[in-house]
Amino acid sequence: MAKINEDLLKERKKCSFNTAELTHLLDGGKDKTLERHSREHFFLDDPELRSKIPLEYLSHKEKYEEAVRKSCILFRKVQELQEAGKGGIENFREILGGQLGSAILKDGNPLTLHYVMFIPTITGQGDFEQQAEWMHKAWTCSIIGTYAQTELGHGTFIRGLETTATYDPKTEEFVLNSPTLTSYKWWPGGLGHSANFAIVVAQLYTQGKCHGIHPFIVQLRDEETHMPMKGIKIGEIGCKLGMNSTNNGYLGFENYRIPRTNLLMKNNKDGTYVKSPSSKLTYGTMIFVRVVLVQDCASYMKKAVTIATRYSAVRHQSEMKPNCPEPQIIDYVTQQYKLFPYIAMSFAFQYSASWLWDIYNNVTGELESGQLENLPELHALACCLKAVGTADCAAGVETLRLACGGHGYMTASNLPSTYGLATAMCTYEGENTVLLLQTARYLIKIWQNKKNIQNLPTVRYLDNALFNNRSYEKSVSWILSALQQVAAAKIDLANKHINDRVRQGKAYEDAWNETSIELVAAADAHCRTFLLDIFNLTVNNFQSISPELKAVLTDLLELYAVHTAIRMTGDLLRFTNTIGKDVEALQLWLEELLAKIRPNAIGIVDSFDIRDEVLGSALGAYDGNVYERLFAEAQKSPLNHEPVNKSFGLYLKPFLKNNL
Ligand SMILES: CC/C=C\C/C=C\C/C=C\C/C=C\C/C=C\C/C=C/C=C/C(=O)SCCNC(=O)CCNC(=O)[C@H](O)C(C)(C)COP(=O)(O)OP(=O)(O)OC[C@H]1O[C@@H](n2cnc3c(N)ncnc32)[C@H](O)[C@@H]1OP(=O)(O)O
Ligand SMILES: Cc1cc2nc3c(=O)[nH]c(=O)nc-3n(C[C@H](O)[C@H](O)[C@H](O)COP(=O)(O)OP(=O)(O)OC[C@H]3O[C@@H](n4cnc5c(N)ncnc54)[C@H](O)[C@@H]3O)c2cc1C
Repeated sequence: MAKINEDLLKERKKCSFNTAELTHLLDGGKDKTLERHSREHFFLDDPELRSKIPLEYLSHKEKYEEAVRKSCILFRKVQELQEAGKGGIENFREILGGQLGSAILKDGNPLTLHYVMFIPTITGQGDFEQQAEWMHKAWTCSIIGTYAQTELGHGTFIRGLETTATYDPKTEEFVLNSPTLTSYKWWPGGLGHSANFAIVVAQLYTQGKCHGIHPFIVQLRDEETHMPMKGIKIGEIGCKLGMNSTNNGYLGFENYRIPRTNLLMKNNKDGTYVKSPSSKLTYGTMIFVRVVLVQDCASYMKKAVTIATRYSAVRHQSEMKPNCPEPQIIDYVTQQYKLFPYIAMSFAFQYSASWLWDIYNNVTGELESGQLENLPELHALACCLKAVGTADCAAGVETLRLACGGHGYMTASNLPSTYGLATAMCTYEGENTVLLLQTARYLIKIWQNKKNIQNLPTVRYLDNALFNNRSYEKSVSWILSALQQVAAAKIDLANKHINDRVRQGKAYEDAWNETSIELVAAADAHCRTFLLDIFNLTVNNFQSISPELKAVLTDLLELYAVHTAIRMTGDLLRFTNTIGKDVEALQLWLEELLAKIRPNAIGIVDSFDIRDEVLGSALGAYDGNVYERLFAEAQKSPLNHEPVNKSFGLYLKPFLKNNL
């Protein structure tokens, strides 16, 4: 084993709690940690899943080919896990996205959509016969599918999609067409050259009448030759900010026929067209992915904060006091302020993701038996957590990258590509502003009619939050009640402004649009109360953990609360009893917490227990040999494989001669 950096050794000795205890707590028990280790060993120690050349030095085409090679091995291994009875969703999720998946396929997996959206859509939208027909093929990967909803002209407004599926009763087929350029499907992952099937979302027409958007199973390519089927126009959309191996594609139809039975029918019980009990049931897969993405926010944040915190303990720079050795940069309070809130935030997102997952499972269970009443609350919560989680995650990864100075800009830090993955989440599966407006729509409805509010756990605080007159106390409970008051006040104000505008004669939709900045802010504030509430409940509910660990978790909880409060200073002053002196007290509390967390910072990120292969970073490895690793990474540049590059003879030399 490589020699461990002296600074990190010292940091690890300072830690006041047992890091293994925290690892087990985060995993859900020691047995779960061991399962995770065995899963990581299964994937990461397979030499076939390693690349010989760093991805960055490959061409676009080579990157894709390498990604397909690895994805096939990865999927074969997923199938082995399934056959061994270890096919639960918790085994899958980290492999498809999250830390493990992004360690193996740094720039995205071209086949991911098969498990993440194709299979869930068939499960969620297909009737019994359709599941019998397609699920075996899909689970065994005899076919590979994607989810083709977004078009060149429409991503957000899915009722406006233009692809048509017109029923032909003579042949009992649907005829798919892309009537305009803007109706071309655009974006689906793996659509370009990888998938041979897709869920296609199209406007359903029967007898000249449009019945709105519906999902269809569509074969795109010949199962033997992989050539596009006749009537299918297909390709890749080109290079992007990140995720350049995901093979996002375009797709057009020209009188392409599919059997009637390829319309997913779970919500249309009879063979003829019957309107489903809620058109929003078609949107189920999107809720599923939004829910799982919140967990990915925690994963990416843990990864980035581990890299930046370890690097900050190893890196020395400047003079704090004259004639003293250069301090570790982690001793600068401004540096702590860049790091520690994101450590705390990782916990907040992990705990909320876990609550959201439980709520999701309860509500989807209810949907199976036709109960729809809790769907709006789930939808509103999933939308705001996805939006706030992904936005905070992307901003956090960028802050952490900047916290690593110049070396953070190197791809060898793995922070740029982590940012590429994180910022993509802000757009896909529902653009964040649009999702916050969905939550706001629900909150305004609740605000206008509070009759059943006590039965709605995520919003019941709104019943009396407006009238909280608590004076400042140095406690999480005070911050929580203050944030709840802010959220309630923002909803109230937005509601008032909509009503004022309507009274002035504006159409409700115009009034809504004119108030939408406030509505987004209200949904954001509501979401932040949920995140803090769940973090607080979770830490308070830990019964059998050591007092040392409880103390660290309490520090992190308080830091999360104070950091959130300080970010919302203006709101606190505007909507609660908070006065200037209280803000000063909050600032002092923040500084106190940074100092308290400082000796445990390395211990906490060590407890995340992220393998070096997953961190994939010269700056963040467990041994802290940052400079050696950066140097070794530089040697991998193809430019360093020869002392003089041919461009010297071709361009530089003649240029230099001309200048003589
Ligand atoms: C087997 C599986 C195993 C393992 C998988 C596990 C884990 C996976 C792990 C990780 C994943 C990792 C990586 C993923 C990697 C890559 C992913 C990349 C893929 C990305 C895919 C996509 O982006 S797919 C496309 C997604 N598109 C969108 O999200 C579009 C956003 N737009 C919308 O959702 C809607 O159109 C809208 C909500 C904006 C508006 O719709 P509209 O019809 O106009 O509705 P409104 O009139 O505004 O509202 C009508 C009412 O309906 C309510 N509503 C809206 N949406 C929903 C919903 N989804 N559910 C319930 N209710 C909904 C709305 O609130 C209104 O209600 P009212 O009561 O107020 O009327
Ligand atoms: C990496 C990646 C992978 C993807 N994978 C898939 C996939 O596999 N399958 C698939 O079908 N799609 C996929 N998508 C598409 C994705 O779902 C859409 O890009 C997303 O839903 C946003 O839609 P849009 O691009 O049309 O943005 P737009 O809706 O055009 O958004 C542009 C701007 O308009 C604003 N805006 C739009 N509507 C409103 C409104 N009602 N109120 C206020 N502001 C509004 C937005 O806030 C935003 O600022 C992917 C996208 C990316 C980036």
